[in-house]
Amino acid sequence: MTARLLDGKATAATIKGELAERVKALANRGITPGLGTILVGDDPGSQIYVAGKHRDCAEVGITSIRKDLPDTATQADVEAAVDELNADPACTGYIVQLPLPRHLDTQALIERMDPAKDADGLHPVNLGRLVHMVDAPLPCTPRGIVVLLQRYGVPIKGAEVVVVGRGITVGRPLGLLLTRRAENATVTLCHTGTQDLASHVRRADIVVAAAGVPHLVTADMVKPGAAVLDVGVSRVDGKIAGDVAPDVREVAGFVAPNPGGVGPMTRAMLLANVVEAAERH
Ligand SMILES: Nc1nc(=O)c2c([nH]1)NC[C@@H]1CN(c3ccc(C(=O)N[C@@H](CCC(=O)O)C(=O)O)cc3)C=[N+]21
Repeated sequence: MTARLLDGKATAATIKGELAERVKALANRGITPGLGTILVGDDPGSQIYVAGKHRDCAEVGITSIRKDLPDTATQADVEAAVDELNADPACTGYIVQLPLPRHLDTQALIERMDPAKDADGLHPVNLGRLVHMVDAPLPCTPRGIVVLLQRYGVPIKGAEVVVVGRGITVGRPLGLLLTRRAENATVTLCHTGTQDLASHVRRADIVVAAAGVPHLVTADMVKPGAAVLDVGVSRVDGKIAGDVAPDVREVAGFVAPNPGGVGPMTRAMLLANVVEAAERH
C-alpha cells in the first residue's frame, strides 16, 4: 500500500478558482484587491517565488504591484518602499520577500508594515492576534497545511500532531493554529533540542516536517496510516531534498510531497489573505 497523495497543486488550483469568484463579487462593489511585493537583491530563488506570486495574481484577477530594489538598497530605501505600500490604496495586502540581504533589519521592516495589509500574517500584531485567537490574517503556510488536511478529510480534531521545526513562518504559528478550539488537535512542537525525535513522531497521526534537514523523517519513525507533510527544502549535491525520506510513502496513509504539496497551498493562502483584506474594506 502506498500513501494517498495530498495534492497541493491541484487543491491550490481549486482554491484559486474559488478566489476568482470572490474577486468578481468584489468588482461588483467597485473593489479590486491588489498584492504588493517588496524584493531586495537578486537571489534567484526569491526572484522565482516573487514572479510566481505575480502570475498567481493575474490568474485570479488581483492587481499586482512590484517593488524591486537592488541589493545595495539601504534600510531607509526599503522603509520608503514599505511606507509607500502602507499609503497606497490600490495595495490591499503585501509581503516583504524573505530572506532580506544581511545588512537590513528584517524585524524593523516587518514591524513597520500596516498589520491590516500584512498578507503573510507574520507581523507581530497579527501573530499576537493568533495567540489571542482573534480574527486576523493567518500565516500562509500553516493555514495552507490546515486547509490541505481538511480538503482531504484527514481528521484534525483530537489528532496527535507532531510538528518538527519551530520557525516563525511554519512551526511556531502552526502549533497555535492547530490548538485553537476549531481545530482542537494536540500538538507537540519538536526542534533541534528534542531528545528523541523518533519517539515523538511514532505517536503522531499527523507529522509536519519543517526543519530544513534533508530526510529527517524516515519510514521507521512513522505510524502506519499517518499523514506526513513535507515542508522542508534543502539542496544536497545540487538536488532538492525534502525533510521526509522517500520511502515514508510506503508506511504513511497520506503524504504531501515537496514539491507539489504545501508550497502551492502557501501561495494560494497568500491570495486568500489579500482577497480577505479587500473584503474587510
Ligand atoms: N515574505 C515571504 N513570504 C513567503 O511566503 C516566503 C518568503 N517570504 N520567502 C521564501 C519562502 C518560500 N516560499 C515558497 C512558497 C511556495 C513554493 C512553491 O509553490 N513551490 C512549488 C515548486 C516551485 C514552483 O512551482 O515554482 C511546490 O512546492 O510545488 C515554494 C516556496 C514562500 N516563502
